[in-house]
Amino acid sequence: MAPRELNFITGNANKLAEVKAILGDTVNLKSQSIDLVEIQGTIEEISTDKCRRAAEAVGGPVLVEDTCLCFNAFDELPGPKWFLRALGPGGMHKLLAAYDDKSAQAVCTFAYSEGPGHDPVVFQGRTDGRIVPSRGPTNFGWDSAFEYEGQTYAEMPKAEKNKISHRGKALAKLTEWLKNQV
Ligand SMILES: O=P(O)(O)OP(=O)(O)OP(=O)(O)OC[C@H]1O[C@@H](n2cnc3c(O)ncnc32)[C@H](O)[C@@H]1O
Ligand SMILES: [Mg+2]
Repeated sequence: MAPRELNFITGNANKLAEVKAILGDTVNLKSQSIDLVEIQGTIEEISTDKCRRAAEAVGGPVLVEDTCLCFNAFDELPGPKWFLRALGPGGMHKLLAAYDDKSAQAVCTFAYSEGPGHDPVVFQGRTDGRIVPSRGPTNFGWDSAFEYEGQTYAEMPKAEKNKISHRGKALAKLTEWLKNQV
């Protein structure tokens, strides 16, 4: 059964704004900010565990999302998060100074669960780019350090980022899935 509304559990206002802009009025989107424990593990394990915890906390259907930035020179590290936050967008390029390969992938993984005890369904989007010295506004994570076809995410108008972003691609899969639910 297609859910009548999606309850997106996130503490990140920038993510929420993008999800709202991308989904528009195709879906009735609600949101709650709940501080969830996030495990270490593969990208999929982190998202599905986060989704189970959110479903337990809310006692109903939930949508969660986890985003990772993976440096190809480091075989997908640093991946999920604390490390990048501490480094800041300006520090990322310096970290790769010793490597010729500055390519990276932004990975966004949504997980939806019908409620406690229900297995999460996962929707993932990946966008290839490059780590560059910070350019553009620095108000959203590593947007100013991730370059896609000559522009950093931070330099792009929001609508342009949303069209090609890891989040946009993941939400396109979620929308397709919703359409196919009876
Ligand atoms: O409450 P949740 O949804 O977990 O929000 P969060 O801020 O903790 O987000 P994550 O756990 O997914 O951690 C991802 C980190 O990457 C950053 N990030 C997420 N999406 C991004 C994007 O599209 N562009 C740049 N940085 C992003 C974000 O600011 C976080 O510091
Ligand atoms: Mg988080």
